[in-house]
Amino acid sequence: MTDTNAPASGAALNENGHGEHDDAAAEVVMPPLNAGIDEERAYVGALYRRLDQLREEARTQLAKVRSSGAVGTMQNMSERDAFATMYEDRLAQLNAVDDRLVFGRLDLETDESRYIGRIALSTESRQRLMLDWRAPEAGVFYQATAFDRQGVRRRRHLLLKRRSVQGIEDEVLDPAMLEEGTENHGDGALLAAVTARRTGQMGDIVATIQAEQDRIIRADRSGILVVQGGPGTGKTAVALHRAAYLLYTHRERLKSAGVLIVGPSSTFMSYIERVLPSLGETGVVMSSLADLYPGVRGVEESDQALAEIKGRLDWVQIIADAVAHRRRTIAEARHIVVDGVKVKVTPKMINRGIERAKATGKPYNEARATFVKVMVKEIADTLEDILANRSQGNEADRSYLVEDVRNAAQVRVLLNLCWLPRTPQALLEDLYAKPEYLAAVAPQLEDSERQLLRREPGAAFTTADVPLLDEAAELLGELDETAGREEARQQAARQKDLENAQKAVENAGPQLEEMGIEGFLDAEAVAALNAETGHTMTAAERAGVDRTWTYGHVVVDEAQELTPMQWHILMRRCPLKSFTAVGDTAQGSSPSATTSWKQAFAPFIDDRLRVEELTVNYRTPRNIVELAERVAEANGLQTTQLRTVREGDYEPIIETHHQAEHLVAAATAAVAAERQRLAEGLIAVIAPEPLVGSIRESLVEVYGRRVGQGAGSMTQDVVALSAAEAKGLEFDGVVLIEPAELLDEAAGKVGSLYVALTRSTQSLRVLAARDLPAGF
Ligand SMILES: Nc1ncnc2c1ncn2[C@@H]1O[C@H](COP(=O)(O)OP(=O)(O)OP(=O)(O)O)[C@@H](O)[C@H]1O
Repeated sequence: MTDTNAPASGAALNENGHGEHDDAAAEVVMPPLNAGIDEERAYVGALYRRLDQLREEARTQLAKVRSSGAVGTMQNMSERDAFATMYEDRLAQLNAVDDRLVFGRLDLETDESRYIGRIALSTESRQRLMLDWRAPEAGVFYQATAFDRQGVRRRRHLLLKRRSVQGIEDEVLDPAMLEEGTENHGDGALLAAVTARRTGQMGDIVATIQAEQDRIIRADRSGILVVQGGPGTGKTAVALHRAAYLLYTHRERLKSAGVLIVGPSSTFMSYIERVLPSLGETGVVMSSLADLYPGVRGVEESDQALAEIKGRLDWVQIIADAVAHRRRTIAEARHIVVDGVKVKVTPKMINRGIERAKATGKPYNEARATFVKVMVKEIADTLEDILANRSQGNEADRSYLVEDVRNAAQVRVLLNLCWLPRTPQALLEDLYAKPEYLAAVAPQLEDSERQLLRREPGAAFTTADVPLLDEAAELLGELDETAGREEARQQAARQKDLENAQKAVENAGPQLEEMGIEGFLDAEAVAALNAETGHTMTAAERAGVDRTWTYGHVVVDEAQELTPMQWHILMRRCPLKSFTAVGDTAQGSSPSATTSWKQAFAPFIDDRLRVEELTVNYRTPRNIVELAERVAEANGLQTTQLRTVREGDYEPIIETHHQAEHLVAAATAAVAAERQRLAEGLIAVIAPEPLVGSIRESLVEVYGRRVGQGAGSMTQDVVALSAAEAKGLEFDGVVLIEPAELLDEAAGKVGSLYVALTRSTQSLRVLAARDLPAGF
């Protein structure tokens, strides 16, 4: 990369905008109102110098802390670790904001000028160099208009490529300035941003946030805020920028409690994972719905009817009854043998034990410890009486007696019969595998529904099982009060390390291969290396592996898809009920998708719901949006008509009369045609579920490793996916296969087809063998 930054205030800058560090302490002169690009470059150079200096300082501090040695008291060591983590975080933040550090300048009626960037910067002598975009004084950068100037004379966009200023663009709000002729016109920062080629990973929109979006981003933290908006209106972008805003504004509270971001799938999570780091925020927990229960990764529920049944709030009662059902007394007295002596245990004794344990109010497994203690004591008392009678006054050693009772096989069998220790997994497997157990605790379900739930133990848990496991875990508690949670935490942390390492290895793979190095890295080795460095877990990392963690704020994307049970467990993760839920009631594609936000939240809150709407589609050009809306409406779906920011350079192409058996080959040919039409960019084939695999194989034959596979594959050139997988994502070009089939897959609900039709930022090609659905 080259940089054309000129020196600032006489300070020497090298090619990359780096300068001598002591210069950064000097007073920096702010460019005048009529500054041109060279003066702006000089100022931007000074900003980067300051950033470099801060980075150097953080690095030095970190090295100092690390070299202070691993000796000292436990407290010293944990303080040292805490400092090290703090400097690591700071360094990570300063590194993350390097790309396009600054993007705006405001010139105010007060003659003051403010630079707006990713973080706040000041000189050592506290001269303010740049405002954080989230600071209250930066708000007018996004809010001011010609009609409502809010004290702004001019808004200037600085267009950077990495560190280099490529251009400047002015929006003059003060008519007097227009007369002075101080304008720099261009294509418009927004238009440039929305037209840019997609990288397969979502980028931030911090330089071009629009006023209607900004109001939502900066809205109050309390209560549940729903952002309703059609496809491409920036809901995901707004949700993520809001998380960054809240972390900045409520730093203390949210840094320790953390923010949780939940999305529909792991592909989607990798699509959005870079946005917050690019805004300098690393301390959030991101999780797909399948991963919300630590230690289990839910597989997709293949039957949507089953997902709907498992999503009902009835399960709160069913699981509670299922847990209670595992606790039972005996019908009549039993004789058990301890040390060769027969002891009579009555139902009354068992009932007393159960009641005493229940009175502790502890979860099932933890209360069981009390039950066992009470029962062992009662049985030991009885045994003691028998022995005392037999030996006529010679007392047995009480402590030996208690141990003997505790270890007696028949005692264990009896106590387990009455109160069996259970894991959430075992409880749920039992419910699915034992029809009489399910029938006893789930009379709310129809016979046919219970039949559908039937499955053998050992099958993989699905995403729809995740809330049920969570509910069971809440009621059952830990098997072993202390060890269980820590062990699960460590196992989940190891798993996370391994996944991160796997991703790093995958990302590095193609580059290493190009360099002729292959097979050098394996994920296990990288994960082990990470573990050895003894990195202290941040609050966010700890939160991510602890099911019982409660967050300060929760952001939910594609919120229309969540089942009542999924909301139920998310509410538990944020007792303050501070939520941002973004979604579109028209894009629901599962049977449990909501069509009314009020209804979706009614079981959890009274009337504290705020709904904000977004109305401009920034993704899809007008010609494609019109087609999508026509198809949606012709199939009975009410959509709000969206405004678009672009007309579209490519007309949608619709190819009918393909032969069903040739659709795979036709899809591959269509990708070639689209690649030619667009010259560059990411092309997605969105196809009915059964065709995705063979289309992918056929594409691999032609494009090899350039075809993406699964989560994290979006940075490739070509991907093949189902409509469900495409949710929330976007591509430069979309090849849509057999729309009638997509309609059938969703039992006639047009939501999925509508989603698929609105994924493109440039071009759309539709291939069909069957008749096209209405509206095409
Ligand atoms: N203010 C903006 N400036 C630049 N780009 C924007 C802006 N707002 C949104 N975009 C871009 O528009 C595209 C769509 O945004 P996003 O994915 O957040 O929309 P969405 O409402 O979540 O869509 P969907 O519901 O269809 O998944 C993204 O590429 C995003 O970066």
